[in-house]
Amino acid sequence: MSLLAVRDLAVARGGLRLVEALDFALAPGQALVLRGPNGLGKTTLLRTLAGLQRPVAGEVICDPDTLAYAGHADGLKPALSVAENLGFWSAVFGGAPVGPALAAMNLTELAARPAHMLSAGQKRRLGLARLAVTGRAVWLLDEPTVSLDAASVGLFAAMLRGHLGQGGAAVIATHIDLGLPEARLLDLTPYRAMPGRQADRPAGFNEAFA
Ligand SMILES: Nc1ncnc2c1ncn2[C@@H]1O[C@H](COP(=O)(O)OP(=O)(O)OP(=O)(O)O)[C@@H](O)[C@H]1O
Repeated sequence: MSLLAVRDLAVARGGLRLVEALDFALAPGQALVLRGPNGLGKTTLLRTLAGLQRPVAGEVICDPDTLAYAGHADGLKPALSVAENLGFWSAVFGGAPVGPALAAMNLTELAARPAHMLSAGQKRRLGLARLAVTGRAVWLLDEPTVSLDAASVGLFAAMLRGHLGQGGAAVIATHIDLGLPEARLLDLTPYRAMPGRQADRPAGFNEAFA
């Protein structure tokens, strides 16, 4: 059983096809780290997986109600406190308690602070803590560690590992090593939409997720 699969997927931005011929499937407990140079199409792929834009070819196979997308914007409500922000998202997604999410990203002491008074890294920690109250199985994460210090990267990696341990899955675009040896790497470079590159694509990648 896979939580998320793509079949012969191609994605485009601004009318330009970026990445094509992608096939993978993620079972419970699996994480896929997307790699590739700036501008290759990692964000575009994540947006397509999240249903924010349509594929130009192929298909994304998943239950949309299992997806949680965390893009570059933290999506915080600036006038609400840290705890109120999490409470808001918990109410939207089904009422998970906010305490564990606060603790997971070391936000307990900041619970009463309005979001507009947080530092960039604290805002990012709150944006990531939000994932923990969604109850969603598949996390789609675009550069989740931007602005995080080393300790916070460690907290996030631990939260992610816990999510995978509970049968979740994740697709993560990141340029840094999250210290998750169980995550599979997918370098999108060979999948760049370009005539003549298909023969260079690694054989057998899909089998890693069979
Ligand atoms: N709104 C837009 N309209 C048109 N083209 C865009 C738009 N946003 C991004 N692009 C282009 O689409 C291409 C893919 O961008 P994308 O953000 O998916 O790349 P990325 O691999 O995530 O890059 P990075 O590592 O820098 O985050 C880039 O060439 C970018 O310039």
